Amino acid sequence: MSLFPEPARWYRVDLPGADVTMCPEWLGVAEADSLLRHLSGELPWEVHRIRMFGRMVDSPRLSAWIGDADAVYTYSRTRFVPHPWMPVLASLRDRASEACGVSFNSVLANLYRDGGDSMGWHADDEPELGPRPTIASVSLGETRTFRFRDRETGGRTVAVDLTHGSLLRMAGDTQALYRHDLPKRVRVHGPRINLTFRYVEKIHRT
Ligand SMILES: O=C(O)CCC(=O)C(=O)O
Ligand SMILES: [Fe+2]
Repeated sequence: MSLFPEPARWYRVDLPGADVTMCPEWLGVAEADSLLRHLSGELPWEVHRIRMFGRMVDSPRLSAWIGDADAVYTYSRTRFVPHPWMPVLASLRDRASEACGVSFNSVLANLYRDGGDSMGWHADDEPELGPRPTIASVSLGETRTFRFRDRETGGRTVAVDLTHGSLLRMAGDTQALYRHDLPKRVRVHGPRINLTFRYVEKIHRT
């Protein structure tokens, strides 16, 4: 046993041209457990409507958009005005900023109630995120598979297990070059919460 806590270990996800790093034990288990419990009960969960094949449908998960008042975000062509920060999320945001070396002004929280909930292929490439966004993705609860696929070629799929308490950092040209998804998993019966911290630029429309 070591007298000092080990620094969290990071590894690089092998995706040519992208910049994706993963820290599986970013949060300790006790803290991740308590965050999962707290956020499940306290976040203003709602079913977001998204555009799929030209139609508006309910997204297959629950979501909440939290951030600075001016961090208005358009996702799947729907405009989201943020809910205000709760202290526990504001402090997690500051730690994610510290870990990633950039600041964040918002977080998209997603609650996958069980393995039937999912997220389809997309890139986080909305104009207000800027051309090379750094996104910090914190996972709590059931391990789910997160996949990347080259936007141009389709190519092979690269899968990463997003475990309880992990932090996945996506930066540089990741969104420009790759799409990602979170497929359904019939064998998963428990919930998972994912928090993607982002920096939304204020876009002045006339
Ligand atoms: O749940 C996840 O890990 C993926 C979330 C995601 O891709 C997003 O919020 O844009
Ligand atoms: Fe995403």
